[in-house]
Amino acid sequence: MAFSERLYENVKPIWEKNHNHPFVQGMGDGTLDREKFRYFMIQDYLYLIEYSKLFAIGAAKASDVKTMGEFAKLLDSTLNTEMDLHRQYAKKFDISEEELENAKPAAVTVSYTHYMLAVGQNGGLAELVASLLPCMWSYAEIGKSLSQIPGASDHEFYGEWINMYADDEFQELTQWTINMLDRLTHGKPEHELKHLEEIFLNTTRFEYMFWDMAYKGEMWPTE
Ligand SMILES: Cc1ncc(C[n+]2csc(CCO)c2C)c(N)n1
Repeated sequence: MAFSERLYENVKPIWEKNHNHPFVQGMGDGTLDREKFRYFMIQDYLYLIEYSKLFAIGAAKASDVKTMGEFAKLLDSTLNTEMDLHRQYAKKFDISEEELENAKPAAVTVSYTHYMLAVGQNGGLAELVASLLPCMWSYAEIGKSLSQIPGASDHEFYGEWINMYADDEFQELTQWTINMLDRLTHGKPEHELKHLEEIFLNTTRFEYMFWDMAYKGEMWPTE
């Protein structure tokens, strides 16, 4: 069994919880409160600024030019395609550049990004990929499943979001990253695989916490 299949089996119950989360369901049926989505977009923009650094670290840690090129492609796709979506949404939701620049990351945003960056900086390439993969993989799954709901892709607010992650190019980038983790872990001893499994589980849990934070708002007094 490929390592990625084992990971998938391990986190399946959490991914089902993601799919059933009212934030995700609300994007699928179009009923999600726009204020919640607006908040999510701001937090996600802050998240992506940090997340994209993982691809830069990946390029620096790669041991061949082909892999460096793939990380460069992921970096480009995040900074210039995915974050463009956020910039477009910002216009739609009246989020000014100033508001985006001055926004402060919520506790979950800080914890999630700092955890990934610590793993990415201190570990090898397999650790880095294990920590960043749930983000891509779970969005690929959510995008695909929401795009199958009749009318969801055409929704005036949430349709573009769904189309972005259901897109074939994004699905291919995700598959490339899954394949890389399988290559990197081939023949590794069980104790190393267990360690990678733990990293993957941690960022999977952070994904769920991010949806929940976006739905409920920052769970901390702000003043
Ligand atoms: C909390 C959170 N988790 C996952 C993603 C999705 N995502 C972030 S970077 C990237 C790689 C390619 O652009 C993908 C798919 C997100 N936006 N926000």
